Amino acid sequence: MDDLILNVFGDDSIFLSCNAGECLHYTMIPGFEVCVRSGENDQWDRPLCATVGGVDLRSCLTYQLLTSSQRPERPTNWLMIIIGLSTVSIFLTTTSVGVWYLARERKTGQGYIQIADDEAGKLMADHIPATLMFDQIVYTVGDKTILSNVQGVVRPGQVMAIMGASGAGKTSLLDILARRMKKGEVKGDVFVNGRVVGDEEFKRVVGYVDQEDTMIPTLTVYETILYSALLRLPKSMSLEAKKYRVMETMHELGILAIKDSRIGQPGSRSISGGEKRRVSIACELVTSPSILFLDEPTSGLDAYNAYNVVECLVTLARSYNRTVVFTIHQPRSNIVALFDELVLLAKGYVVYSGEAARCQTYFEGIGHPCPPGFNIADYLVDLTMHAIRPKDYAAEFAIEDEANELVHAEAGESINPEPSGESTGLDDGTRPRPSPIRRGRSLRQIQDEQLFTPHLPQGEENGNVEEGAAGGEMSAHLRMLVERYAMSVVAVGVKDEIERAVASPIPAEDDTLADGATNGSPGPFGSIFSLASTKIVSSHERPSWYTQFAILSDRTFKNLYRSPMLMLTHYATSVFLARDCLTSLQVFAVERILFVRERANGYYKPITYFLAKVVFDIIPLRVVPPLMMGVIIYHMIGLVDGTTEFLKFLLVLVLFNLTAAAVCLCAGVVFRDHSVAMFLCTLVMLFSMLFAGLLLNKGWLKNLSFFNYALEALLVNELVYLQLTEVRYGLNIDVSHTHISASGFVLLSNWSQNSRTLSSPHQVPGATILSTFGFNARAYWPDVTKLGIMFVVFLLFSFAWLQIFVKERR
Ligand SMILES: Nc1ncnc2c1ncn2[C@@H]1O[C@H](COP(=O)(O)OP(=O)(O)OP(=O)(O)O)[C@@H](O)[C@H]1O
Repeated sequence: MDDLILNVFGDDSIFLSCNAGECLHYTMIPGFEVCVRSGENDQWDRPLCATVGGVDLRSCLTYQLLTSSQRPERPTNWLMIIIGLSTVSIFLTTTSVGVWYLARERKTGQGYIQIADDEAGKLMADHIPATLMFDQIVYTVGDKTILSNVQGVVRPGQVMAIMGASGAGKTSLLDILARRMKKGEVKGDVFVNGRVVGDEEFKRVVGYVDQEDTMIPTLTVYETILYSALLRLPKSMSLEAKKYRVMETMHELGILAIKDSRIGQPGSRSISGGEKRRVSIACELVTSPSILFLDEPTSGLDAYNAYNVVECLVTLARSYNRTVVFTIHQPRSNIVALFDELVLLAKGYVVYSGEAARCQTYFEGIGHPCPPGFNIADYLVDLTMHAIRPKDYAAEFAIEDEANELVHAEAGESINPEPSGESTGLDDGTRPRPSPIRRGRSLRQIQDEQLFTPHLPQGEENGNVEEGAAGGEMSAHLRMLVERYAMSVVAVGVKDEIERAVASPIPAEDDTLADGATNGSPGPFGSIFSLASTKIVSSHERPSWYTQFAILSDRTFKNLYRSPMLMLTHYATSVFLARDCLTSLQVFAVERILFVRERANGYYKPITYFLAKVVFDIIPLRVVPPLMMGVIIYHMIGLVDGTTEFLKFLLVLVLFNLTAAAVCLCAGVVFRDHSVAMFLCTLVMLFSMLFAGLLLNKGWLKNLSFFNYALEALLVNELVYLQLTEVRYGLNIDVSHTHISASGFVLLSNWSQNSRTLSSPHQVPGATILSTFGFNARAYWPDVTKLGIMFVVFLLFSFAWLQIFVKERR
């Protein structure tokens, strides 16, 4: 039958949907009577239409068609409107109260946390101390050598400081030791307790604190550390014990007083930069890692707090036999006194690596005594700076400071930078002769020369630039420092220690060793290896992925309801225009760095993070608002009065919003640069709108527009059973459901003009109207399916990208 209709009308949108013999247009059924005028008021009476067998005649049943001078009565759907508004009001009120209740400031009780005796110190004591050794570390990016043959050893109970000027390679070395993914090529050996340890195992027992603090601004200090603890502390540990550990860590770092303060965003003040730094450290410290790496833990802190932080790290190392490695710029002398091991880098070369206590003697031995009154750290870093400078840096100073010199000369001042009566031993003819440049020498230049000019062997001129061992440029002074260190007893001792550790067979794990491991302190060479057991490092089983999902969901949800403005923006905008789904870009973009860091630190698997984001971020923001909008407006507009149509309408709205959100999420995941992602999303939305069917409804491009699918599904839902009746020649059209959209009405009028030659009154099925405008009356479910597929595809693509590409690469 459908084929016949198609042949007759040439329009596949006109079809029959029937199960028996009822599929005839009711005007064709015997007994059909054309509606006749009744009475003087020019009214059409349509009682008969209702009785015609089985055909969907709702359109006829619901009203009486009026003359062109009178509009048909609006159906009274006030009841539905009131129900809709009440439902939404109740929902909003309940949600607001719930949000207020959850988001209200609550003090974390100082309260007494009771935990089992055996849990109290278990975490801190139950670990295998780790000796970290590294040798011949070379790091190159392209043809640039960033680290050359770096070596060092740090034992349990010790702290190692990596020092050097800016750009010396401190962070690069720390990253390599902590096994962060690097862009360049890394060579060399890193051993833990004399063994090579796999990445997975290694990452379970180390902590890494980045230079920048990346935290969720809406959480409190306590919550931030607690989430870190919950995600990473052993599964076997009780919740109470984890909370106890959080309080303990905050106490250790002196941040207990601010535990209920929000982290806050830059610009809206909450906790200070120094406090933030300590919270970042606490997030790692709370897991009590065997080896803790920290990149510039004191940056941004005042001297007092910097000391506190380092002291806390030293206490952790010494009291709990942990290994701590950190980079530091130019620490104060009281901080330097706390170091056990020191690695001093200059332009990626090792100038010193060994016991911190021996470094002063060592540098004195090679002709660089730290002048009295100088902080050794300042002196050593300045020394490396001068060692890497090319020959003519003095000329720059001369020009720069000439005016300064003249002032001194005119005042008759003598420039004598020598510290209090101490001879630096540099007035022995090695000073440059007076020259035009010398005339311009400043106080700074003279002081630099006296403090840092080395005693070079004959024939090696200070400042010559030569090829370094690793192929990079290296001044003679730096080469001297590097070679002297390489030949020194300190360097040989370190190398020896590493070789012996690697060569020594590791003893079997037994009680004695376990005791020794727990209580052991750094001993003479060889004794450290007795700390190793058959198990290289102890690692605990982390919470299951389901637990991680629950924790992350809780965190995501908390972040959501703690940002009322974020919610409001989403709700206010997403209900009206899909273009405003661009707000979904924020869902991941703002947390990208946090995700990358947490992933690198082994907080969770990407799948758990992604699921938590989708379930507790995308869905509340993309499902609830369109549902609310639909419930309110559906009956207000007066769309088809039927439960099925109403539900189908809501389904399209929700799917449309989800698809738009998935597109934006995908762009946010793929593009690191927020503005690029925003630009791309805007283009996609504009393209989709253009081919939505409002302006253009032709060609294959409309198949790429999810707006088109949504519009078509909505139109079909509304119009497919519509019957139009032209009551007289002219422009008037009465529509059985008179409340179609304005744009629809205008277009229908055009159709009416074209068909005015037909006999009146003339019935036109909705399918014809739809097909006239390029829509398919049978496309509702295909459209809904396509929207669903697009949503799933974009979601899967986002996840795949997140899993494969969104990784730390430094
Ligand atoms: N991925 C990379 N690509 C190119 N150059 C790099 C890369 N990583 C580091 N470098 C270069 O290596 C050198 C050492 O960088 P690194 O960040 O390790 O120095 P740093 O001592 O930590 O400096 P700062 O104290 O300023 O943080 C710098 O010159 C830097 O530009």
